[in-house]
Amino acid sequence: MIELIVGTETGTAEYVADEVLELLEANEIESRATLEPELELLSTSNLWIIITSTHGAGDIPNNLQPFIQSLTDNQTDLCGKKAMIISLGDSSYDTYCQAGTKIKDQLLALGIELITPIFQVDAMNEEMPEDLVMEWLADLLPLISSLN
Ligand SMILES: Cc1cc2nc3c(=O)[nH]c(=O)nc-3n(C[C@H](O)[C@H](O)[C@H](O)COP(=O)(O)O)c2cc1C
Repeated sequence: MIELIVGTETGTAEYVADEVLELLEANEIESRATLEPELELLSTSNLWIIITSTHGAGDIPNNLQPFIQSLTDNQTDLCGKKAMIISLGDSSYDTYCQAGTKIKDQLLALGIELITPIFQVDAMNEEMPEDLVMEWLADLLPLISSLN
């Protein structure tokens, strides 16, 4: 089971996640998405795909903050888990895509392995961020499938 963990304030990342779910399902990769992640439900999954926007001044969206904070507060051991991060932002901010970077730093400190570099999408210059994400993911489907 691949878990999509979605951080959004105004729905763009959720829309991207819906498209990713469809792509994975079309390739017979079992997956589901959540906006309110709970560690107990996620712990059986080998791969977390985190799709997050950035809000405020480089902040993690409100719906994801408690989860990420609780992982750090509890020093949750994430060794053996793998993750990918898709980070949406707007390059006119000097805190461009910083939520993805913050999440990466916190998860790496807890032992997770990132299996790709963060994929950043500039919502300022992309009318269809989901198309870029789909293009990027297409080459990664065999890898994702092997972790299902
Ligand atoms: C109030 C506000 C603050 C934002 N702050 C940042 C920021 O600090 N860095 C960044 O890269 N993008 C920032 N953005 C851009 C959003 O991350 C971008 O528009 C994203 O696509 C929104 O996705 P969402 O609808 O899933 O929340 C901000 C947008 C808004 C409306």
